[in-house]
Amino acid sequence: MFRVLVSDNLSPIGLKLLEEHPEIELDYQPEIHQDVEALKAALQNADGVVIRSGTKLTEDVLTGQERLKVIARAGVGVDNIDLQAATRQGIIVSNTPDGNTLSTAEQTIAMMMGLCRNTGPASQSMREGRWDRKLYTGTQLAGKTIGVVGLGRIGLAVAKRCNGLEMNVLGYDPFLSEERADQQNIELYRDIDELLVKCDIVTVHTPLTDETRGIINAERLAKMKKGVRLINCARGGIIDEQALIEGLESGHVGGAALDVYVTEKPGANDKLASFPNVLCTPHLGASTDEAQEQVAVEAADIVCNFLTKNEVRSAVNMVPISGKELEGTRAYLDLAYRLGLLLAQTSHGEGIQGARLQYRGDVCSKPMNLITSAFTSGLLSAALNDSVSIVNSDMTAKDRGIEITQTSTTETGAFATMISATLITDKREITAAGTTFGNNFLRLVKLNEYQLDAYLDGLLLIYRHRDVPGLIGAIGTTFGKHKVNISHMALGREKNEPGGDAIAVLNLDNEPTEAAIKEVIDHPDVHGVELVNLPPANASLPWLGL
Ligand SMILES: NC(=O)c1ccc[n+]([C@@H]2O[C@H](COP(=O)([O-])OP(=O)(O)OC[C@H]3O[C@@H](n4cnc5c(N)ncnc54)[C@H](O)[C@@H]3O)[C@@H](O)[C@H]2O)c1
Ligand SMILES: O=C(O)[C@H](O)COP(=O)(O)O
Repeated sequence: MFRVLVSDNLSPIGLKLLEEHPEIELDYQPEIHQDVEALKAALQNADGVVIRSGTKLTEDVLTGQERLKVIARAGVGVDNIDLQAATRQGIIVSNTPDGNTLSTAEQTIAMMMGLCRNTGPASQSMREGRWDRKLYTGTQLAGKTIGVVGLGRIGLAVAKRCNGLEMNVLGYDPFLSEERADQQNIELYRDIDELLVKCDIVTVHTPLTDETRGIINAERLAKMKKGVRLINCARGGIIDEQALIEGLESGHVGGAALDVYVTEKPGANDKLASFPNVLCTPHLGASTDEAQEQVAVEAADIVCNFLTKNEVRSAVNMVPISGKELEGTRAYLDLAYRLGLLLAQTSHGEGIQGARLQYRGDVCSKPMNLITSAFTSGLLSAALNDSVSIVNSDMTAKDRGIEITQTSTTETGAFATMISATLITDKREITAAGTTFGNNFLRLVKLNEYQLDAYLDGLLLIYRHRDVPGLIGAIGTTFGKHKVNISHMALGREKNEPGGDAIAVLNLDNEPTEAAIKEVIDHPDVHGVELVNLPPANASLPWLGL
């Protein structure tokens, strides 16, 4: 018998599936996530666990869980699970991404309508015996402009409903193609600031990543229309809560509807909830019978089928490849992943349309489709964070209208093996090529038209410059002054002669301050300065479990 812990509230239909399965023993403890030590102990006796957002599967909770083999998240967000810790433990993590899309989109629309028609306070006034019609005059939605930040499953469903309400729908998502946006009647912006100034209402539907945390901040709020209304039914922190409070206090922000918060526990959001023009709900986006039934059935199926049939579904951290084949391909997977990360970071939120990969030489004997998936997961992970893995990256790109193609030739060029990737954005093409030396050493050998030999790990400062005497010394002096150590430097010249355009790639031991970068940017012979953050050399590949 396999034992399955359910550590959050789960719809009875999902519990029934687990209970009635002949090979499963159900351990239903919906409150256990509130006591970390009890949760750890219960997991010691579980082969699988079904969770919702209440259960935090941190590194501390997962480390040493020898029996646990599968985690099923009945819902979308896996930000409450330490995926690296799970992968390290060899635990498969799956989610049920589609089950609550419509309910969360409907919650967003309900919140928008409630906010614009003062439904909450007006209802409360009648409960208190008042009849005050004038105080609760609202705002009509038809004809208003809404900005949807993040056009994935929920963002697109919200946009569709807003079109139905005769609103003007603007959207921002670097990972959606113009064509897909057109089909959905969304006016797509590639610059979030250009979108925000036009909106009466802004709703966010991105995951919480380093890039989206505080994407709506004080500076951006200040530039929005006076009276703008904000909605967050995605993740707490995407709208900076302190900036929002200040905007509400000054009256610049006309109101907010919030379902999610940085801290989700009783009393933690009293300040926000105290504003009369703020509508708050306690993370109810997915809380409908329909959504809960769907995610519960899917999560129960995932756990049962994995434990009893070895079937893997909707995994976010699992790769379909044998251990032996994987080991022989590791360096190429790592190289492609890093090229994807590098290109994503040098494209600065431009609309990504696709990429072309070319494989040359020895790499052609390896599973190139998988290596392409590794590239794609690097490319998308800048926006989608931990939810994208080598398993789901191809489908994720396709869903967003991003076309990744690959060609190969066994002929060798300057190197015995090479992967070249060209990113196509709505503004330009950017090419990066890399090779492997030995089994583990990864090198960037081409960046656009420049040939070079740079390390592909850690913090990279890349800049173009005029190839003139004294420049390297000047940059070295700048970083020396700001106490930034340069561990390696590679140069490439457009034509192999002095005086022309050149590129430099510096590996830095520590992050330069803004002042140090500004000094580099301000140097008259330097242009196009970029900071790229890559994993350390030989870092584990979290999405491979290596
Ligand atoms: N309130 C709730 O109960 C509830 C329920 C379900 C989902 N959610 C949350 O809603 C959010 C969206 O879920 P989904 O299923 O639509 O996810 P999704 O992965 O389908 O869509 C997310 C979209 O955000 C885009 N994105 C990423 N970074 C961006 C950036 N910097 N700027 C603009 N766009 C960016 C991605 O390209 C993607 O299209 C997630 O945070 C999820 O956890 C909340
Ligand atoms: O990520 C999700 O699916 C939502 O935040 C819903 O979370 P819940 O299932 O815990 O309500």
